[in-house]
Amino acid sequence: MDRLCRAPINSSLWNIRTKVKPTPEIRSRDLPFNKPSATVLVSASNGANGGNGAINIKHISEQKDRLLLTAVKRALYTTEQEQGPGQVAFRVAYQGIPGAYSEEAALATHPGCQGLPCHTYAAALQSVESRVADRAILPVESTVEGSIHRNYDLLLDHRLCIVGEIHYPVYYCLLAPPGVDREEIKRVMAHPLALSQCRRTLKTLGLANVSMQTSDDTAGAAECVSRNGPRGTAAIASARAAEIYGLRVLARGIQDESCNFTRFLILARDPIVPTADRPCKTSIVVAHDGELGVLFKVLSAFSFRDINLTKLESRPTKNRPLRVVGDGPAFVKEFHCVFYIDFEASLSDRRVQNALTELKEFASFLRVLGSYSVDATPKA
Ligand SMILES: O=C(O)C(=O)C[C@]1(C(=O)O)C=C[C@@H](O)C=C1
Repeated sequence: MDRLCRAPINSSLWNIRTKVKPTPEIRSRDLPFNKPSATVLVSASNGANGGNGAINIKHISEQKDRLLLTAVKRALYTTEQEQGPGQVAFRVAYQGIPGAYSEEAALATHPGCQGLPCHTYAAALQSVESRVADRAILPVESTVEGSIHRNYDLLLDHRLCIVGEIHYPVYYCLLAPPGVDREEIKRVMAHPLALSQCRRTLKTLGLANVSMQTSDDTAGAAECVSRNGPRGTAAIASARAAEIYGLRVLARGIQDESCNFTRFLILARDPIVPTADRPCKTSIVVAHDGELGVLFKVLSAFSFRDINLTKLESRPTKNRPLRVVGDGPAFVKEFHCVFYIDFEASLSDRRVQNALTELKEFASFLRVLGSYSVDATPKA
């Protein structure tokens, strides 16, 4: 039974189904933290293996049962996302656990989808490559902190295409277990980006001198505080994470800048090139080996054709070999410099094809990461 319960934590490949008895008592948003006992029926399968069983949760306050409960919560959450008996919904992989902003962005772009929680960004991308998921969602840029460089490099390392983007508003909350007040907070746990984006507000809330602890994702911090945070520990995460992990919202909207958006890319195995009759973007990667004037030539190829660039990220990779997937087999190389470029036109536009032909003449590597519709969400 234990094995079944731990399955969703250890492996994103397991497909868990749960039935909960008694039904009125337990729902994913209302798990029985304070109830004396409950029975949860669980079945799990990963294709080859599987089984059914029941967990009797007798003392929810005990650490072991809390661990089980967390696993069941995830399983319940997964089940809720399924569209019908035996029918698995469209799967969107993300780094983190339920309640993470990446998952919110996945649900916003693919309503009704089944979120597939993964330990790392690479695992999320890998799950699409290996057909466990249909899409992956990857944060690449924040309005406040700028580009997430490691995730840009991951794009190069995987054979996936960008098929969409979303600018998702990140609205942080300060969360603590029920019964813990703001005055008692001695420790704040959060994703490093969340800590740095809320620092000034934490000060105004009288939390300037509390110790800070980082977590892999915001929802992970909420889960940890709910599961085993010593009293006086708060998490920075979403209001939805508070619901999922049974925490109380002590303060809402604690990000220092009101305009706090994260840009997520949607990745698929195959390209979906939009027609040129609507606002589109294309993302490419161009690398060179140190020849003179490459950046000038790249910019001219677009400027000459009136194609507007929306992003230019330069990543020196000398002494830092990159693993690169292009048209052929993957290879590892130290380029002099790699440019990630976004521009406002579709690959189906002839001007774009001409510009790319020109780039091929002097670039040592060129890859089109994808063409997709622009997310025109106003950032105000
Ligand atoms: O931790 C999460 O909730 C995430 O979805 C990841 C992530 C990121 O890595 O950019 C996304 C948005 C938030 O700004 C903080 C963290």
